[in-house]
Amino acid sequence: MARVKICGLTRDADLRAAIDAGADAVGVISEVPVDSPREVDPAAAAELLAAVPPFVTATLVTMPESAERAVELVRMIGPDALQLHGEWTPDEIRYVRAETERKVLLAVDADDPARAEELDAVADALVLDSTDESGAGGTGETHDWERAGDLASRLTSPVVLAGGLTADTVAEAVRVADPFAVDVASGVEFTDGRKDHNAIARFVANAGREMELA
Ligand SMILES: O=C(O)c1ccccc1NCC(=O)[C@H](O)[C@H](O)COP(=O)(O)O
Repeated sequence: MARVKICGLTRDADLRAAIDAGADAVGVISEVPVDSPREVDPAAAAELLAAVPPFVTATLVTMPESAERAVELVRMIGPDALQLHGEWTPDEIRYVRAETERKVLLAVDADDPARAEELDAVADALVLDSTDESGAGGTGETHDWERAGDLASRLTSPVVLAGGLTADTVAEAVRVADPFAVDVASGVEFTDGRKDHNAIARFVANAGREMELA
């Protein structure tokens, strides 16, 4: 079984669908330097995440211009956890963790194991994603799950497998890579960023939530 994060939520109804489906975490994207149909402004992010109930991790996904801005965003938006994309030094991560007192998930490109190893000691979790050249996610592209699984077994941080997963592929991805959690954005949505509620429910179920005990 892998825990599930449904990412890139922009509407209350989509957030509710993710929670009703049994997602362990939800992600709202704000302040990213790429054109994303999933980005919302900080005020909308705060409003969406305020509606997340206990026992579901409200996650802010962002690529701010500085560590100081990351701290400001956490103070404005009030997430339970922060997912950072882009280039960060270990010192900047330590600073953000100390100032915000939040768990920090770091997104790294799955094809850059050295970077994952460098950040392993300062991250609360590593998101092995298929990123673009700026480090942004939401690309809808997959990577090699077997290599991701090998890397995960060398890391001490929990690994979140992301990148191009869908309801039809997530069970196989979990079987091969055995991650702590899986994360999806574009694989459960229509082209304009609205989520497909049926796809969300299937994604959560297929990630193992409803696996029967032996
Ligand atoms: O989704 C975006 O548009 C995005 C933009 C900039 C930084 C991060 C972004 N998404 C991060 C996520 O957490 C996604 O869930 C993850 O990258 C997987 O995306 P996908 O391949 O679309 O499932």
